[in-house]
Amino acid sequence: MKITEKDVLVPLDVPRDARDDYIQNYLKITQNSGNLMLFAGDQKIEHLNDDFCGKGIPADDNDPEHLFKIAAGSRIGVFATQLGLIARYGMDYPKLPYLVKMNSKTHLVKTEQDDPYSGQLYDMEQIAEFKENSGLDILGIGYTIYLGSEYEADMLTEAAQLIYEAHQYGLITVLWIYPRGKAVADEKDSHLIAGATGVGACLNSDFVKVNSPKSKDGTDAAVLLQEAVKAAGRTKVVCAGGSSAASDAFIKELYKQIHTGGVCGNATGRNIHQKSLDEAIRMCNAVYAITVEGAGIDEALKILEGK
Ligand SMILES: O=P(O)(O)OC[C@H]1O[C@](O)(COP(=O)(O)O)[C@@H](O)[C@@H]1O
Repeated sequence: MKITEKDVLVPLDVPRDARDDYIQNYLKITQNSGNLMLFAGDQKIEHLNDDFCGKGIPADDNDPEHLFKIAAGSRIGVFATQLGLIARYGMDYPKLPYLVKMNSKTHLVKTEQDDPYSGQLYDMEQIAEFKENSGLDILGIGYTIYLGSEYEADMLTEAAQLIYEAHQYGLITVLWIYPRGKAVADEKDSHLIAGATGVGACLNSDFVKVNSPKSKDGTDAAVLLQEAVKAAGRTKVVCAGGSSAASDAFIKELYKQIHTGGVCGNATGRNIHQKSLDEAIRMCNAVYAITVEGAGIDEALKILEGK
């Protein structure tokens, strides 16, 4: 699973003088594999403290630095979080590969009360400035779109503009696309998720992250994912992790998403950080082995067990 410079497809909105940066960022974020292992650390806004403190969650997780310690102790493609956390901890974690999450919202306003809108926190110039001033290895940006929300048009525009601008700097883009809002009957419908990945392609994102669809009429979710991968064309699809599951079941599902579904990676949060540091690092490394190194299930389970 090795790719080299000549395998990287550079989109045509990347200016000539940023092509090399784009290629290097792409190779780095995929660790020369073409596949993406994204460690999602944006949930302190997305889910407030519900994901970080409570039954079954180790006390360590309540400290934002837990996320950085995991990222620094494991093998990952990129660590995604908001600029604020990167600015506060980056000086102690200068070697991490970062992706800046450009918008975020909390889960306080429920869909029954209002359709979701996640507003942009920074503009691209500020990210470029931050990259320059901090000297950190910022490889890309991410943005969430709630497809079907009454605020969809605003998010589509913000995402389109950000992708165009990020590409001017040779940065890699990841769109989180979730169909959500009153108009959406079933956000995990496989056909709708394929619609979402197609939107990611039309917005020229390098990667689009979607929830895995739910299985339907006896067809496995991983098989249903194939429609979404095909619909995304040259935009690569990665799957969200979801709420914490048994570690071995999570690893087996991830393997199926990649090998049956055809996705090129994952963006995992809770299944990694809702663990003690040691366990979280083993989980990260197992996820990395499957995603980036082409490991089989047995090999990944051994890593998970610390063997
Ligand atoms: O693996 P996880 O914990 O689902 O995290 C993946 C992503 O999903 C999110 O939790 C958002 O998902 P939801 O809005 O469905 O809760 C993001 O915050 C995160 O980046």
